[in-house]
Formats: sequence, C-alpha cells, structure tokens
Amino acid sequence: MGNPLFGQVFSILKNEPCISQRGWANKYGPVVRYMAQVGQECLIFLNPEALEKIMVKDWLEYPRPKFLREILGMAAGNGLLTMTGVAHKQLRKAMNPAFSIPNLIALTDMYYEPIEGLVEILKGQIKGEADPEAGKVFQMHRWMGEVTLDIICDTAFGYKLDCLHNPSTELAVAFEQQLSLQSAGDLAYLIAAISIPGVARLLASDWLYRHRTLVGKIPTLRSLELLVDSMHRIRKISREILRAKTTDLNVPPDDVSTKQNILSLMVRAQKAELDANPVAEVMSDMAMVEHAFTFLITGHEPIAMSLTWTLWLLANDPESQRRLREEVTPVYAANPRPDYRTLKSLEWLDCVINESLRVLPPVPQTIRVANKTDYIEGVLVPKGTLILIPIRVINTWKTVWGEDAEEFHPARWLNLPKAYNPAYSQFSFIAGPYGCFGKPMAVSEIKAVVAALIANFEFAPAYAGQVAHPTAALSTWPKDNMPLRVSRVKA
Ligand code: HEM
Repeated sequence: MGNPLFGQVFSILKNEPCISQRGWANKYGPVVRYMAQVGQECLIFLNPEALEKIMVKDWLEYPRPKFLREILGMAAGNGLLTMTGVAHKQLRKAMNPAFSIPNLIALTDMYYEPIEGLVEILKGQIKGEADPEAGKVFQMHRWMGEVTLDIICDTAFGYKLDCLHNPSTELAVAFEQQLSLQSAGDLAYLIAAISIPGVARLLASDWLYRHRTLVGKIPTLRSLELLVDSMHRIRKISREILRAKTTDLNVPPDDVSTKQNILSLMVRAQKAELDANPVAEVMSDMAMVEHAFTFLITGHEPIAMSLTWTLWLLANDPESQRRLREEVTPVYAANPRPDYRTLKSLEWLDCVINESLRVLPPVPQTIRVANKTDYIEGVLVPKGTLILIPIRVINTWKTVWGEDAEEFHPARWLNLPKAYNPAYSQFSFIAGPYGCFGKPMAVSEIKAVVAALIANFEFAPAYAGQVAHPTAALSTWPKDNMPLRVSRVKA
C-alpha cells in the first residue's frame, strides 16, 4: 500500500530500476498488485501466458498509456513509439525492408568506420599516458554514446556525423543534455507536469522554446528548460538531415548506398505513393521529422547502454573476457571487418551479449494500460489499470533462471534451463506488434563493437571496490558514466 497519497512511488524511486518490483515478485509470486500515485492501481505479471495475452494476442486492448506516449513523444519524437492501431501497423510495414536480413548484411559493413575510429582514439590516448602498459581510465558510457550515434546517423540516414572526433557537435551535445535529465526523479517530475492538461503541448511549442531561458530562471523548472532546448535542437537537426536526404530521390533505385538507410526508404515510399496516386494522403514533412527523431534516439541510446554494461560485466568477469578474446582474435586476424554471418556464428559472443542484455536490460521496464475490464491469469483487471512490464524482473526471475538468476554467467546460454521460454524469458526487446523494431540490428551492432574492442583491449574496473550505479527513467544508464581501465591487449 505504502504512502496514502503516493503509494509505492517513493520506494520505487529510491531503488535501482525494477529492484522494488523484483523484491515483491520474489516475495509474493508472479502476480503483484501495488498502488502507484493517488489511488492508481498497478499490476505486474511474470508468467509467459499473461505476457502473451497483454503483448501479443490482445495487444490492441493494452496500448502504452497516454502519459507514456506523451513522454516518449517529447523524448523520442512522435513516431512509432507514440502511434497506435492502423497507422502504427502501416508504418511498421513500410519500414520492414530496412530491417530485412539482406539489408542488415549490407548495413554491417557501415558499422566499421566509426568502430575503427573509436579503436584508434583509445589506442592513441593510451599511448599518450606516462605508463601506457598500465592503460588509461575512460568514461566508457560517453564513448559508447558517441560511436553508436555515429553509426545510427550513417545507417539510418546516410549522414556522416563523426561526433567521435567532434564531441561538441550540436547533436551530440543535445543528446548528452537530454540524457542528463533521465533520472527517475526527473521522470516523476515530468509525469506530474504533463498530467496537467495542455502542458505536453506547451512543452513542444515554439513559444516555450523562445521563452525557455525565462522558464529556467525558476530553479525548480531548470530541467524543463534543458528538456525543451534539447528536444528543439534534435528536431532541428532531424529536419536538416531529412532535407539532405530528400535530394537523394533521383538516385537510381538499384543504388545500394542510398537504398539501405531507413530514411531514404521512407522518402522513396512517400514518392512512390504520390506518383501512383497524386491525391494520396502521405506523411507530412513534420511527421517525417518526428520519425527521424524516433530512430535517432531508439537506434543509439539503448545500444550505448548495452555496450557499456557488457564491458562492465566483462571487466568483472576476467575468465569470460579471456574466453571471448580467444574466440574473436583469430576472426579479426583473418578479417578485421567480420560480416553479419560471421558475427552471428560466434557462440561465446552470443552467450555474452544475451547474458548482458538479460541481467542489465537497457530498457528496464515499460507500461501498458487496460482498455477494457478482463481477466488475466484469473485476476480481474479493471479498465484503466496500469500494467507494468518489468523487463528486468522477468529477465532475472528465479523460477526460470534459478537461484543465481541475478548474476552474470554467460555459460547458462549453452545449457538453458527447462523453464526457459524463447519469447518470454529474456524480454529485453519485449514482444508483439509494439515490440522493438530494431532488435536484429541492435544485436549485430553490439556484437560488432564488443568483438572489435575485446580483440584490441583489456577491460578492468577503474579502481578497487568499484560498484555499478544503474539508474533509470526510460533506459538504464550508469550514473557515473562508467569509468573503466582500458589497456592494450598484450601480444
Ligand atoms: C539494445 C538495444 C535495444 C533495446 C534493448 C531496445 C528495446 C526496446 C523496447 C523494450 C521497446 C518497447 C518500448 C515500449 O513499449 O515502451 C522498443 C521499441 C522500439 N525500438 Fe528498440 N531497442 C533497442 C535498439 C533499437 C534499435 C537499434 C532501433 C532502430 C534502429 C530500435 C527501434 C525501436 C522502435 C522504432 C521501437 C518502437 C516500436 C513500436 O512501437 O512499433 N530499437 N525497443
């Protein structure tokens, strides 16, 4: 029950993401009911049958709630994450070719320019140290953010950002600013603000952007000023990228370099629609900007988080790290740009990435709302009930994964437990029509970056007794930017 006014909100906010809910699930079992703010009931289900009903079979009855769509619209654009019903279905269909396996195979090669740039930067900085043998401490999350932003700009939009070499580029700065607002406290504050009618629209307006510095003069509204500023800047750059891509329309359709990226596919789909039917209702330029915004955010932030956590987990598990290096070193010696199929075939790399995504999922939770009164697993769920999808709790549920469920043991993927369900036991990309669109791309990109880094460097904690500080609002990120000691692999 918790606080009479705020239910369990404070207990949830003071813990790491999903830790309160994990404690309740361990204590009370796979169905948990708790109170959120002002009498709002919230339910958790962990069993695959319940998750399948909510996310797949009856997905139209369990959409993202309005307040979540408004927050996602602000933080990640009014694109797939905020759309529902038929419009959502049509857009996903239009974008499918961009994530087809042949396209992903072609995309993989585009990861390597930024990856090689990162490897050279790290090598150069280690060489510049007084004792290069001892390596250097890097803020890994910052570097992972930059390499993944460069990759998504190129693969999704054919746009060479190169923030690895120019960290003060406007887009990189805007993202950093937006990320700094992602604490659970900021999120709670934002939810409270946008529950006031009209505030969501006001925050997205040009008027507020023009007057943002005035807003920021009020100390409690400082984070709103930063949010409005970063949102505006990311939208502006999305618009510029879109304009640049629109000029590519005359490129012959068999030109692979422009066909591959998501935005060109969208622009071409638009043009084809208009050519076939001049009065067709097509996406406005503004809508296209919002989609570009969505792909900029969803296509790099969670990957950067996953990479950071993977390196942290490997830094603390030298044996798994050694085994991974043993696997990737000969592959790199043969070809420093392993292709999609080669990356997919590396067994231990697959175990490491699956396990890292399981233990520390970049998106720790999401929410759905019941649009009608119904029973789920025999429990009456009244219309309007919020259903928390506690990804981190599902991924570390002892009933499936055993007593050591919360620990990082990549070898468990070589001998999966009996209760393992391929769709619902590692739920980091969720499932169903609102599930992650970019999963195959994300997995191949994470593998390409981790393999290159492990082939070249050794990772260790930055100092004795270092502990991780996963904190989250929409995604799980390290509060301290995750310092790690990086040294060159000894020949
Ligand atoms: C490790 C990396 C990633 C993780 C863990 C991840 C996870 C997720 C999750 C959990 C959702 C559902 C969010 C919700 O319902 O509230 C989601 C949605 C989405 N993701 Fe990802 N994601 C990753 C990478 C990517 C990439 C690389 C892209 C695109 C290039 C992408 C594009 C999307 C889109 C467009 C949606 C909205 C889907 C829809 O509603 O139709 N994601 N992702």
